[in-house]
Amino acid sequence: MSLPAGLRRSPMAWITGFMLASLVVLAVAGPLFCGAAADRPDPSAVLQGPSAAHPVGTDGLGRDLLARILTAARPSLLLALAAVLLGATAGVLLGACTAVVGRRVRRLVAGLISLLLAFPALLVAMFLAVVFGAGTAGAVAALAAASVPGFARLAQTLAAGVAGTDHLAAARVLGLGRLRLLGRHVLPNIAEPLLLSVTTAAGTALVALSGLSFLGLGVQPPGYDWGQLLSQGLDRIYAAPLPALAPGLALLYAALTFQLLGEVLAGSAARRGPLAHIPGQRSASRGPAEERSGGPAEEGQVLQVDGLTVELPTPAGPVRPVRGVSLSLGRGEIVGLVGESGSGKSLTALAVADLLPYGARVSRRTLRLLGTDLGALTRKERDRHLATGLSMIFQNPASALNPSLRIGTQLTEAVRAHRGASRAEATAQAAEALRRVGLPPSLLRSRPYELSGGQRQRVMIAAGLMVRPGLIIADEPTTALDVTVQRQITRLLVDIRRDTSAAILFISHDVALVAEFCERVLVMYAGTLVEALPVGRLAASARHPYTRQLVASVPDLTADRDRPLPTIEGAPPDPLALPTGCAFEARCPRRRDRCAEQAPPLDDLGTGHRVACWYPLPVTAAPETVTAS
Ligand SMILES: Nc1ncnc2c1ncn2[C@@H]1O[C@H](COP(=O)(O)OP(=O)(O)OP(=O)(O)O)[C@@H](O)[C@H]1O
Repeated sequence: MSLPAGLRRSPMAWITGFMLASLVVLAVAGPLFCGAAADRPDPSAVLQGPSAAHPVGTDGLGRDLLARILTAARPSLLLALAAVLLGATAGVLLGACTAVVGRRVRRLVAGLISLLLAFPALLVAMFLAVVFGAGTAGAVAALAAASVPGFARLAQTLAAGVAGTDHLAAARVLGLGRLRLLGRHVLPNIAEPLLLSVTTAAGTALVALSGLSFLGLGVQPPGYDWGQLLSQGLDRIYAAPLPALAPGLALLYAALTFQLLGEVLAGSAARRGPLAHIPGQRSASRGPAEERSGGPAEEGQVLQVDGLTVELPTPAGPVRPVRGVSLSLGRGEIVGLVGESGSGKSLTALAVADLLPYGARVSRRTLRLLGTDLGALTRKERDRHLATGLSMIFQNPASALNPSLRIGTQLTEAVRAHRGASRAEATAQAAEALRRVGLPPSLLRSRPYELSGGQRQRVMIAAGLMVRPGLIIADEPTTALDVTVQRQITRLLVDIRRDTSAAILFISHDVALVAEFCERVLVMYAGTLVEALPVGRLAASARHPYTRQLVASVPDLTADRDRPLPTIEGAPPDPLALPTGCAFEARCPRRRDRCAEQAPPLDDLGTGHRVACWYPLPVTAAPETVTAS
């Protein structure tokens, strides 16, 4: 393993490396070469000062103090490391688990950590050392326990950054258990800052442990460490300062080494950039409150949603960004869900996938996936059904993939968890999934940062295919990609639909893209569906004024560039103050009194066309085409 170039060029890194190596050599060789001299009493040389035979002097039994200081390096360092590792393990697990547990447990753990942090760590360590009883084991346990809250708070803060990422949400969609989420998706992404913190904490633990020995609470005779030697030397510091100074200097040297090591590693990490790119996108966690009910199952329907409403708490009061949405997708259908930003498209998808943020309240008359009423299932059954029946593809593949795991691991973990597939079977399946999305199997060994944006999105699609889902929800999957790659990805989705008969709900604000490859279009406005129509009718026969204006705002290659592109005047209504009538009324050129008084129902116009408008537009005579930018 070669050192990063930045480290090779840093004099501080070389000095720290030398100091660390000298400590390791001392801990290994000290007891081997000096152990015998350290324990050999010499009644003729009791309490001597420094001399050629004994450079640091001797103790009350005539034992050579230099030999004892060198021999004490091993227990001093090992005990400090043991204390810090024990404390860090317990603290990190406690803090990091908050990213994968439910809201109540998370609050409880956070409260507990805050409470424990209110007590100074050193006082806690001394108190516990007395409680556990003077001795090596008690001192190590006391120090470890006292360091738990500090590590827990650090891990909790770091894990909160991972909790909102798409890759954790994607892993939840795959139905991975909490332990697996913790081990694979949370801990690897917070490991680096934790490691730095453990390194510096080792220096502090060394000093604290020596302090306990100094006070007679740590290592007990005949055992000894630097703290105890310091304590013995202090008794005669005025007569002979070196026996007290020497173990003190050894302590200082070791503590400084750990501190410098932490600094050097932190500097190297800062030069490299963060290991984990944690963009903190949506907070997607299981557990919204919900009202359950189930409508009748319809033959051949992959997804049936009726009357879906999502309510979210905000500081200004609850908002309902999704209000009574009803939609269905049949086997092998590709349906586009369009609307301006904030119209509720993503929340509709997240409600279906059971990935709404905590505090969200969901109600619906029907929510069936592959014929199964999700409301009738237990939490565990529902997780499993969603994990194997539904795949989500998120907008930003860079954040939806775990940056610390190889592509192969990310592709295989869901099938290994759910289908009990062996590693070899899962790898073969992952290679096949990559081939299907047009990527070479050699990418299994790559990490996300080695791939282009388009390749990452293909990997996300391959990950979705691994569980052979009946429904794929793609939430703006091409928004972060350039136009050419967008087309490749949409073509790929069409091929997947052809090969697997999966239904695809394609969420986008790009009406032109949706018009190109979807069969039906659902138009959302201010949390409601305002129109649902076959894609062929979009250009000429959309009846809702909002849909017409959306279509008109699509740039056309043949459009006159001297004239400004039509835009939809005004802004969507404030979610906290929704009008009683039609939500589009304030922006609608065709509004009349009735529109402000009553919200229009979604009327069925026949042949798959529904519209929610009191005064729908007439069908225009000449069909136009919707052209992409
Ligand atoms: N956790 C939340 N708490 C409160 N309001 C929220 C929350 N998440 C989303 N919203 C609001 O709900 C509305 C719908 O959001 P949603 O993300 O579903 O819109 P969208 O149509 O998908 O928009 P975009 O195309 O920009 O993603 C928006 O007004 C948004 O601000």
